[in-house]
Amino acid sequence: MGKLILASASPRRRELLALTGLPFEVRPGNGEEIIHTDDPAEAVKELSFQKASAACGLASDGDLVIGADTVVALDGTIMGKPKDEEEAFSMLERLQGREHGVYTGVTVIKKGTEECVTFSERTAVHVLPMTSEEIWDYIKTGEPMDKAGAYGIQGRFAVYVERIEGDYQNVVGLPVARLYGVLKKFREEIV
Ligand SMILES: Cc1cn([C@H]2C[C@H](O)[C@@H](COP(=O)(O)OP(=O)(O)OP(=O)(O)O)O2)c(=O)[nH]c1=O
Repeated sequence: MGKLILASASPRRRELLALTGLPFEVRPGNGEEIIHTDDPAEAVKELSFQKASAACGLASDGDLVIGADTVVALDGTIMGKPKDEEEAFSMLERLQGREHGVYTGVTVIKKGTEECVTFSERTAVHVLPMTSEEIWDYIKTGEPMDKAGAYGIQGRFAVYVERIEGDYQNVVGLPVARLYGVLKKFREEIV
């Protein structure tokens, strides 16, 4: 009977996967992440596949390994995590007052077989106008630095989110309803 393995260091992804009620282990990967495309939907699929593949090395045959990756996309630019506060400021300055897309890619690989499912999910996020002072105050909370697009919808940034279209959990890092549907298809391997 194979195990379910989450190839992620993100505590948020761990909490979201726990919502399925399925038992799983966490194995953060340390593989290199390389993107070969400008298309955010393809990029997150590729990155999630790299994370899942890297963690497969230590898995046993029959295990299901899950990798995920989240980016923010605006006007053809892909935003990952900011490297410093200045970059966080320039990302938030571009995001404020308009709509952007948050893409999470997920890959599930069944180790030792050809079975592999990869998908990406998009959620539209409408951000209210922010002054430069508000952006700097938000950066000082420390929330932006480990998050794609330099914000966390689940944290203090919530007051600037006018509305979203799509799956909220997808913005936080894991489209858990869609993933659960995929895992159900592998059911006999994980229960
Ligand atoms: C837009 C947004 C992103 N994020 C997070 C989700 C992801 O954890 C992070 C994007 O970084 P990722 O590279 O997708 O993931 P990670 O490095 O945190 O974890 P791992 O690779 O080990 O799985 O941004 C939020 O928590 N809230 C948000 O509103």
